[in-house]
Order: sequence, then C-alpha cells, then structure tokens
Amino acid sequence: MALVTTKEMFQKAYEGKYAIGAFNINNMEIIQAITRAAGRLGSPVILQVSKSALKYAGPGYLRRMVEAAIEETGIDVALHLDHGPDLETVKEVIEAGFTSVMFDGSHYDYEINVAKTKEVVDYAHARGVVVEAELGKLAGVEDEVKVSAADATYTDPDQAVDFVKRTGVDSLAVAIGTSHGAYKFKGEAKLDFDRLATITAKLEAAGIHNFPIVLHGASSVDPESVALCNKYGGDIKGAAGVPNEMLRKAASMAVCKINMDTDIRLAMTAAIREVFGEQPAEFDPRKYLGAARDRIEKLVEDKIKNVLGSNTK
Ligand SMILES: O=C(CO)COP(=O)(O)O
Ligand SMILES: O=C[C@H](O)COP(=O)(O)O
Ligand SMILES: [Zn+2]
Ligand SMILES: [Zn+2]
Repeated sequence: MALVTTKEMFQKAYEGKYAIGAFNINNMEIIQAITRAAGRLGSPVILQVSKSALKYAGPGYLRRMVEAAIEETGIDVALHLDHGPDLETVKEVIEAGFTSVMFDGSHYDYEINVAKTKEVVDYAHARGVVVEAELGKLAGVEDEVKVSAADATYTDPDQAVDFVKRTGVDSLAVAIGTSHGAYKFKGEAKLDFDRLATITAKLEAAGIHNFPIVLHGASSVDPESVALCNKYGGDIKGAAGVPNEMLRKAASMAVCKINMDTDIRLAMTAAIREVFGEQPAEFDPRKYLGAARDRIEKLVEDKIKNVLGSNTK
C-alpha cells in the first residue's frame, strides 16, 4: 500500500516462480491503466521511467501521479528509473522520491561498467534505493551474425557472477536474445534459456542465492494491436515480439522483473487510431485517450493474470 523498493517483491517472486511486470509510464492515462489493472488483481507492480520520459513529464509530476494512483488502488508500487545513463540522473530521481534505479553501463567496457555501477550502488544504497544494472548487449541476433560474435553480446555467466560480487547490485538485466522495440525476431523467436539457467547456477555456486534477473525487451507485440494500427492508417510491418509462453518460462526461472513498453505503445496507438478511424468527427481527447486507457488496462490485466502470475501476491 505504498511506494516501496523491489526487494520484497523480488524475493517473493523468486520463491513463488512468478515475475513482477515493469511497465513504462509517461502520462496520466498510462499510470491509471496499469495501476487500476494491478489494483483489481491485487498485484504489485513496477512503474518505470526512461530518461526521455523524465524529460517529457518531469520526475516530480510522475511521482505525484504515482502517489495518487497508490492512494486510489492501495497496491505496492516501485517507481523505477529505466536505463539510467549516469549518476547525475540517478541523483535527480532519488531526489524526486524514486525507490529503484537502473544504471545501464552495458555499452561501456567491462571494468568501466563495474566501476560506474559500483558508484551508483554506493550512492543509492546509502539512501535506501535499490539498483538494477545491465551486463551484455541487448540486441537481437541477426541471421548473418556467427555464433561466436553473437556470443560476445550475450551475458557471460562467469562475468555475471564477478559483476554482482564486485558491484553489490540488487538485480541484473541480462542479454539472452530479447531486444527493444516492435521488431525482435526475423524468423522464429529464440531465447537462450540455457544461458539463463547457467547464470543462476553459477550465482548459486558462488553463494549468491535467489538473485533476481531482469528481462528487458519483453513485449510480446500483440498481432491484434498491430493489425488495428494498420487497419486504421498505420504502417507497422514485420513486427514480432517474445511469445507469452517464453515469458512464462522466464518467470518460472530466476527472472523476477519483465519489462514492457512497446506493448503499451501499440495498445494505446491501436485504440486511438480506431477511434479516429471509426469516428472522424470526434475531437474530445477524453474519447480517444479514454479508449487508449481501456485498452492498456485490458493488456496489463491479461499480462498479470496469464503471463506474469503476480495476481493476489
Ligand atoms: O525493456 C524495455 C524497457 O526497458 C521495454 O522493452 P519492449 O520494447 O520490448 O517493450
Ligand atoms: O528501453 C526503452 C524504453 O522502451 C523507453 O524508451 P524511450 O527512451 O523512448 O522512452
Ligand atoms: Zn542497455
Ligand atoms: Zn530496457
């Protein structure tokens, strides 16, 4: 019933073999849709804000809207910085009351990623805020890239253990084949679950128990939303996401946080396009934003109940 960190959420999710949904937010309708769905299902939820969403809405606005949502629904919410690029942004959101931050140093050389992540961990932990970091490069494997080259971008299990030990992070985003956006796979969807299992086994062997793993780029890219967008003037071709059964499998393993933004964008756009397509005379924002809010609410409800398994937790 409050703004909380992800600590307890993740431990319960790990033991219960389910995952917490982490949904990107940037306006009131999206926040209401996610928290109302979660509230109805008695599910904890993570609301996450990217650097560009911070710029769009402002950290103070977002925190106050999230507080209003908590007041309305009574659920536990973690307010999280998504892909924090530097310590300065981390400081800004902690100042604004965020309870969790991600520092994404995955594009730096390994030792620099370790050093910068450690700096963020020291700063955040001193203020009661938890930290997610990223290791490995999140990008789909291109058909023409050889296995060895692809290997280099996936998270190395031994490095993951070293990274967690040296930085003291609370959770780790790994690269096992997902990618951001609506175009994740060219052919058949494939995730490296063996690698995920190895990462966990090595962490356990090193005495790091029940360590939460995070899956970015986990939207399933609902074909119905894509079709609606295209039916009403959109141009989204070759979109493909992570199948729900793979997300369920990840949730049953060490993955405690599943990130979804693209699915929300598509649901919102589909609903708005449909209103404009069917009712060209409509110009009341509450009509199309309300329809968008309804569609996002249904999406989140379905994810919580049928994919994440975080209902009544
Ligand atoms: O990982 C994400 C945000 O950090 C979102 O991923 P999607 O693009 O698959 O929704
Ligand atoms: O991980 C990326 C998220 O989808 C956020 O994207 P954004 O930077 O466009 O807000
Ligand atoms: Zn990244
Ligand atoms: Zn991400």
